[in-house]
Amino acid sequence: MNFADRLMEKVDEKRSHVCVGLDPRLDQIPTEITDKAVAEYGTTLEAVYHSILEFNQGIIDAVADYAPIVKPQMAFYEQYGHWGVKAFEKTVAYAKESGLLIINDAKRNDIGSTAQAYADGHLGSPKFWDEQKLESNSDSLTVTPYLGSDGINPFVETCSDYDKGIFVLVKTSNPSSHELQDLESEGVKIYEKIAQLVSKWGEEVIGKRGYSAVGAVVGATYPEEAAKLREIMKNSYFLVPGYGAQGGTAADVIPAFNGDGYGAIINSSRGIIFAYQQDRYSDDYQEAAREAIIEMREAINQALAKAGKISW
Ligand SMILES: O=C(O)c1cc(=O)[nH]c(=O)n1[C@@H]1O[C@H](COP(=O)(O)O)[C@@H](O)[C@H]1O
Repeated sequence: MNFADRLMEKVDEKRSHVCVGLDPRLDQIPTEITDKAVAEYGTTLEAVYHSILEFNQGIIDAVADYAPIVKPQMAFYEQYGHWGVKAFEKTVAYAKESGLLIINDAKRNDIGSTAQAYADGHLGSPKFWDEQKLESNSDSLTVTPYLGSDGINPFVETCSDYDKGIFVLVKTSNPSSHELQDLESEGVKIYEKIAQLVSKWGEEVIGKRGYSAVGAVVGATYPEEAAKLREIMKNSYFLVPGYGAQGGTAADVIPAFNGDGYGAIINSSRGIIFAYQQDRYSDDYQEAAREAIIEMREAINQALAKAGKISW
């Protein structure tokens, strides 16, 4: 099974196309968690580590029945140095033990030889001394395509060797994504050209169910572009961020799916993990996260059924 097969198995098991973004912002973590950590460890990075980990574990417990996959965004962890990276690693291990797949959202890439080190560290297994190996627990990684094929090839080979996946930035959700991505060259927009490359890069790693281990990031905030991109990258799984907090709705994400009711995994971070701060959800952060993910899962499943894109 390639990464897409493994993802689709989880999607079927949970009957859910939702990805939960684990973007822990310290000042939004419930104070009962941060106060306890500070009481024990003081206002130290160790207290930050314990706060993030306890919060993430609580979120994972709350959403594990309703999500096939989670996406910790590396920036929220590595900003705290080695304590943050430790929180990331422990979070990933806990998500894996809880039966979830993981997108490591670190948006990496470089020249080929350096990209190989990123691929080994984040998806494969860097070797050290003689027989020692460090296996990455992440199932997939976000990568930038800016360096072209020789930056991408090491990732694709590692995906093939370890049944892992990548999501290449194609059309991002942010307001200024048009500044570069929508420029035209030879009558083709840059994001369309990247999509053509994504399709080509993925040809050698197609799984049993027809989807490639090379996926694409396509923002929920650009549904018209998503429809065009769906045509260009028929075999790619889309990671679709921008639902909820950035304005994307269930109707907006439907063009990212294929007619078979698969092909897109929709991420919400703040909208789920900090749902307890919104009036319409419970004050308890775990209960609120559960309410928010169930609501999102149903909204997407209903919109898919309405569009005749039936997954089950
Ligand atoms: O690659 C991503 O995940 C990503 C790409 C993109 O185009 N837009 C985007 O918002 N993201 C990430 O998706 C998450 C969105 O978070 P919320 O806006 O809180 O749901 C953040 O972790 C972003 O870094």
